[in-house]
Amino acid sequence: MSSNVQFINDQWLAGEGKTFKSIDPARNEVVWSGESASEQQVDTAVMAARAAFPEWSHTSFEDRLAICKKFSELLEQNKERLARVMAAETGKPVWETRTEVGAMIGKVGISERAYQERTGTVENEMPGAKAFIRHKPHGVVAVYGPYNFPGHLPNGHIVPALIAGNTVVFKPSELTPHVAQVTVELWQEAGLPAGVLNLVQGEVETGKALSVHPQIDGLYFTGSSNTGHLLHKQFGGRPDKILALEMGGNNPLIVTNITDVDAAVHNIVQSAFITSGQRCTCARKLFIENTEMGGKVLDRLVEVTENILVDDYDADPQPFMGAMISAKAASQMVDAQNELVQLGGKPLVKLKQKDSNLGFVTPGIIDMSGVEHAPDEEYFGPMLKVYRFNDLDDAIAKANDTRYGLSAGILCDDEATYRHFFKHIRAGIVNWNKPITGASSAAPFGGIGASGNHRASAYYAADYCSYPVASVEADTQSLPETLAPGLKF
Ligand SMILES: NC(=O)c1ccc[n+]([C@@H]2O[C@H](COP(=O)([O-])OP(=O)(O)OC[C@H]3O[C@@H](n4cnc5c(N)ncnc54)[C@H](O)[C@@H]3O)[C@@H](O)[C@H]2O)c1
Ligand SMILES: O=CCC[C@H](NC(=O)CCC(=O)O)C(=O)O
Repeated sequence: MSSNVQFINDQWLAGEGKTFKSIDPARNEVVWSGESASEQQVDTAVMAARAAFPEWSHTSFEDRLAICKKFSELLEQNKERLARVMAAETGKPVWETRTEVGAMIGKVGISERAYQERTGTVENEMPGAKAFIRHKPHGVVAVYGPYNFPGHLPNGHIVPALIAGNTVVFKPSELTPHVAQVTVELWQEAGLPAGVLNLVQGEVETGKALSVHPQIDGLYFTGSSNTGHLLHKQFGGRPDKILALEMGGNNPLIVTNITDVDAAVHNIVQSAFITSGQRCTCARKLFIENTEMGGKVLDRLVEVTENILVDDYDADPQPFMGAMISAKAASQMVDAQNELVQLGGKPLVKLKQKDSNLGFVTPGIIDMSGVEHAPDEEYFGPMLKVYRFNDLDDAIAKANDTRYGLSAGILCDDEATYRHFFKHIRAGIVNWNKPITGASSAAPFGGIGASGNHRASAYYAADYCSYPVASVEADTQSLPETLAPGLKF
């Protein structure tokens, strides 16, 4: 593998900072190694994006879009290769990384529609003039990505940013540099002009160097609530810079009054354990009614969870869950479970790390009913906290008792109960009888509270990729028929 891992002004360069590595968490093997970008290289990347901005922003929308479409064709041609790079770097099964590449491909068409619909041009007649609403790109934007969707989520910022005419400096997660490198190689092949998209690889220091750079006009971040809050503080007092934060959640799912137990259990499993629980939308708190039906759901959930296949990303048959991102992340989940047990939680299915050198954990369920003061934390892995309840309004109040507000759902047979839930729950994604993961790119995606800063992504990413300009235009000037009092002509 080449040591040229930074992409700055159309050139692949070796980093000038310290070495970092990416590890296959299913095998404990190094899959990528490189040097991080120095502060000087981050500066060069930002200045390259700055220099490229005037021409790129004045390139026609059709020409910018054509390059994005070429990128999506290249993704299609390289789908299997990229899916396998993703699997080796994240531990996610290849069936799942193939869907991630699919989402990256779909993003271009969706972003094209969103750009036209949400930030297109509007023309209105007015006496002696026309009123226009148009949009302009911000300039140079920094894009930060998380490790759990190393392709799809940064892509959800990069594609709409480029379509709108911004230039980009991309800082991927230090845990998934290989995916970033392959993705940017495809952008280069698609024909992006020099400086329009730059890649700076590295750990937190690289992220800091980029976020404090005076020449960025905006920062689009997907990652942990902790980092998002630090960035928000850092951007305090800077109304001139646009900041979009997509962060974590401590997401509730309620089960009440259902007849199809297996269908409910399937929705719970898809909500809690997909991607080994490493989705921001994953259900973390399950509220189950204290009834015979509730007991049946819980028993069946325990049975199905105990039989979930956890295995290598390329195992045949394919597992439902692969390894977590790292052995460290897996052992942190074991620690989190121990902490909840200390507080009084009772494991119904114990989460176990199979090998301390690898990222594999089996999914866990812990009964937290009656436990007061459990931390309002996002444990980013396959562990589901269960709360039995007697009163639905009480369950909804507990579901809302979080500083986050990303996703929420209810499984129930009658619509009135759902409507009641919808009215009272506070979250950016609210689902009924469907998993609370698997959000659509064709809808806005974002949360409230500690989950975001009211700049939803996915379909609404177009909104933070440009600013509106209102114009009143007339091709000639004329005196008004009636003059304002006190004026003489
Ligand atoms: N709401 C969403 O759309 C969404 C989607 C996916 C993941 N997430 C969340 O992301 C988290 C998992 O991702 P992660 O662990 O990679 O997130 P993270 O916050 O650790 O890292 C995200 C990016 O920020 C950089 N970074 C870290 N500290 C920084 C600092 N002080 N200054 C500047 N940059 C810094 C990292 O290098 C990385 O590129 C989970 O909390 C999950 O819920 C949210
Ligand atoms: O881990 C967080 C994202 C999870 C994922 N959400 C999306 O894919 C949103 C759609 C988009 O950004 O295009 C999910 O809900 O599973």
